[in-house]
Amino acid sequence: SRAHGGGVRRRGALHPPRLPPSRRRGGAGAARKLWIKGSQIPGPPSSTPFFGRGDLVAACGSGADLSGYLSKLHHKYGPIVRLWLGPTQLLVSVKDTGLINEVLMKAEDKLPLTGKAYQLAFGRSSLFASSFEQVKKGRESLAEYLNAKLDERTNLNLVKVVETILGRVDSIMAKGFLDCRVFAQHIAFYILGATIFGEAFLDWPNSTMYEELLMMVAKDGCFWASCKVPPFWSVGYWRYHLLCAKLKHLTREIVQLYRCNYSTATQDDLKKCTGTQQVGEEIRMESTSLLNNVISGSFIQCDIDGYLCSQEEPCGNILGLMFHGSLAIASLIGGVITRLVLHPELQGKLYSEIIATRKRNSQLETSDVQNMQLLLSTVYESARLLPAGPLLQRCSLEHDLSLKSSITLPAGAILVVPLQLVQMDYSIWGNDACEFNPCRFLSKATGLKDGNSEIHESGKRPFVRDPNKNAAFLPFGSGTRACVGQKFALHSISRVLAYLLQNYEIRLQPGVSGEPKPTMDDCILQLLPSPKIVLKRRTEQ
Ligand code: HEM
Repeated sequence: SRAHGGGVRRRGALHPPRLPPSRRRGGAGAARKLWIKGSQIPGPPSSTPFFGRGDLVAACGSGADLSGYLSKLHHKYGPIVRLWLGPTQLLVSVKDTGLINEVLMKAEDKLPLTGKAYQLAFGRSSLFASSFEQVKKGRESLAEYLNAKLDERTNLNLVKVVETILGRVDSIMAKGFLDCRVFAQHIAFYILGATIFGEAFLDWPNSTMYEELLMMVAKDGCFWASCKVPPFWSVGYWRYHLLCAKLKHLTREIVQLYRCNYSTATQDDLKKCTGTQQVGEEIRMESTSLLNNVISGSFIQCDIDGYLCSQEEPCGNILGLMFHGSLAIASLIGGVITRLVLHPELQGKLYSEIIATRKRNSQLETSDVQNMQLLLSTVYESARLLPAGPLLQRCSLEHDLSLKSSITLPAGAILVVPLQLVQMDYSIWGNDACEFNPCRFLSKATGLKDGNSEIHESGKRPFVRDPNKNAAFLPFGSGTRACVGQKFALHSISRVLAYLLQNYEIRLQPGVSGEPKPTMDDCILQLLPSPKIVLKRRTEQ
């Protein structure tokens, strides 16, 4: 399952997608319809290695074998293939880019297991629910909030984020070693924390415990959610509940801290308003644009209000965002750093690009990362080769979907896009589709195959082609349920990396063995084994 859907580390019972009440009442009738309509889609007979395997949703998460199997099926049956997982469980995989676009636009719901896993771990959430109707409003508010965060004046102090992490890294290094994965996880966690709760999060003494708890809850969430009946008899289940309760308690604590800081900030802003009325208005406006989305009437505000009014409100959106955002950002940053230590020459070129940009502007401005072509293409290329999960998952809970190609996708079917197959398709990406080559995202006009971003003799600077124009580039999904945090994530990741590489050289620790490969672990695809690294502060700049 996807990053935000959580993954299953242990095998658990799979139960069919939860149908809407009207269809559930249909029972056998609905199952018959699913079977009849599903049988019209090309695919193998029901006796496949996956039929009756109760852990198939798990396989969607850890699905190397499923992706491999789907690859063979697509080869044999074409761009759209059905796979029976059980008499009432149908999986349909779509690999052709035209069809993918259509399916991702039309299939508006997520698998019910996704929403259930979030709800079990974090409580009710209007962002990570299964039905599109439930998430529509929350998506819009979040997009508004994140766009405000991208605003120059309201931008997160990433320098402080990185320095906080490096403070932690020092203590980790003193105890032993650091690997790309752990390093990236810390960075992602603090980016998200500081974005949602403000800079106070960076000084919060309980942040380490919060991170550890979040990761522990993330590990097992989907497993417990996949149990048909809550296993009240299991000690593990109650232990999991206890962890979730602790996590919610800590969330409440940081929310309270945030509230206090916000009211102090507002007081300070208002004190500054003792000048002219006009200046006062400006400052008031600024603090409104800065915090309005958080404090008044936004989706997070509902959570916060809920906390304060009834002590039981679970803060589902905040925790859901911390979970999905930090895991997905960590996977991407971890992927980039791994590539950089394995390709030190690329790290050198990125450093030159950063220094050249800084020379032009004396210091790195927030908007400068938009002009760092090699850095951006390195991030895109890492996302292409290492999406957060192997499959995009959707479904349509209520209605059958009729595609232009006259194929009907029955309501309740598990619809998947095998991301790794699409993003490494030779026919789309060329013969080097499986290789790491950031220059594929740079314009041909540059003619600089080695990624050197100096001005070309034609006088033109290389530019990055917008990857979203390529229908086979889907690390953030697409269509009605596409990731709301894409712009924010790409921008924050690029800025953090620019700051980090400007000040530090990241080196591979000697004696590391094993070629890192995309592996599903802790709900997310990661490059494992994760290389051990050393950070060396740069002196000459
Ligand atoms: C590198 C970082 C990230 C990656 C790779 C990523 C990837 C994804 C993907 C693949 C989806 C599902 C899209 C689909 O089904 O079409 C998704 C959904 C979502 N993402 Fe992200 N994401 C990232 C960061 C973030 C951040 C930072 C936020 C917000 C702070 C965020 C918020 C969401 C939300 C709310 C959804 C659910 C949308 C829905 O179900 O309607 N993501 N993300």
